[in-house]
Amino acid sequence: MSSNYLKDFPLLKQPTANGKRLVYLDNGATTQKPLSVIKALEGYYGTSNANPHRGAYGLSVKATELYENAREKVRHFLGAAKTEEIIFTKNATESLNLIAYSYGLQFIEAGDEIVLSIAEHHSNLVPWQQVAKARGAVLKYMYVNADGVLPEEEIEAKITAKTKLVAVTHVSNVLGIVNPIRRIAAKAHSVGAVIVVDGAQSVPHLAVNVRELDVDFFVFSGHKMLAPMGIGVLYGREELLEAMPPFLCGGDMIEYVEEQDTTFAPLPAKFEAGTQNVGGAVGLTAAIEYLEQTGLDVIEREERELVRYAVERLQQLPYITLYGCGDLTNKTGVISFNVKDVHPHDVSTILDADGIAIRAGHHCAHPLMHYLGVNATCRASLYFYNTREDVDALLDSLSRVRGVLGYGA
Ligand SMILES: Cc1ncc(COP(=O)(O)O)c(CNc2co[nH]c2=O)c1O
Repeated sequence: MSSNYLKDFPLLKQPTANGKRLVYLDNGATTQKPLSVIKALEGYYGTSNANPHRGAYGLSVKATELYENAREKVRHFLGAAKTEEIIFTKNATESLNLIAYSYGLQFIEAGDEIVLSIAEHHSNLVPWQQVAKARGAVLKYMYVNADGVLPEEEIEAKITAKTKLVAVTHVSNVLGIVNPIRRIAAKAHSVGAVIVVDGAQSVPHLAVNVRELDVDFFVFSGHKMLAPMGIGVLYGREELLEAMPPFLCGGDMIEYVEEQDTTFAPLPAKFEAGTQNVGGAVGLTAAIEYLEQTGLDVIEREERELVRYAVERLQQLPYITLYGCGDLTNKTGVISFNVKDVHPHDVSTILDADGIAIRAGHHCAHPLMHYLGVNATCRASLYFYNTREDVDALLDSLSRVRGVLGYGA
């Protein structure tokens, strides 16, 4: 793993509060930002900021152009057919709620089944619980195997003629396993169901083409792929979005408002109520440009090499339990683990003293934690700008954790 990316990331070069070299391994939560993204934000607010779409003056026209250019950039990045199929939101969570409350409440009926995987983030699980309760539908789960892989027999058995919607993560934020989306989509479509894919942990790490995957909805958050916080994306097939009622109502999303009723604007505006995050969209444009210049194939390859190195070293520590690391064939840089006798929060605190930033807790995945038989885990989530030296620093610090707490080796 080359560290020549570090020159692009100011935050990664600054020491921690206690003067240690920062080893940032919480990329599953959010990624750091390259200078090109930071400068894009500065440039927008310094030269082009105005409220888009409605102003009849140059600055507003410029802001509108930047915003719509971002939409075209995302369309190309995801391989979508039309810009009308790209909706900007705040984040993946808002995108998933939009699908649940607009598509779900409109088209899911009593007795229909909604199929999830047990590895879903709460953002792709709790909204579907609300829809199931509101409509009298049934929630069913596909369960992963001991290696965190979703077996073919679960896909085949759980998606049936009663299934109306399948909502599944492309990559789990706990297990890091890439799910067989094309297979799941084919099975969903064979029974007349739609498929919603949560791409929050896949889009930053591997090339995604929504038409090749043949998905109906796909979501992601910009902040997990080098972009600013506050900008997310919902991709939806045009014909489905056209049939859906608005999610949020107000300015920009209307065609005409009378005292008792309103006609709505065409796609994508129908789903973009109020003043939009133009700065975030400009930052997302710069983030996609950085990823495309780096190469998602390069990112995926380098990350797989680094995760293999990290797992091989972790497997040599007898007091470490790994989750989702038995089959590295389709694994991104997410590594969940526990240290014998030590709570993940204590592990994270001790590692922090050595400059190492990992996540500890339930990762907004309570049902998966329960299924794994744990309350919480530690999680190191690698990205292309991490290095073998970062992994070595993690292992060195981990080797001291039990000793620090008096458990011996
Ligand atoms: C798979 C997955 N889906 C949805 C979300 C929600 O994304 P948001 O709307 O941008 O918050 C996350 C965030 N996951 C994490 C956020 O912090 N640590 C994490 O693992 C995620 O990992």
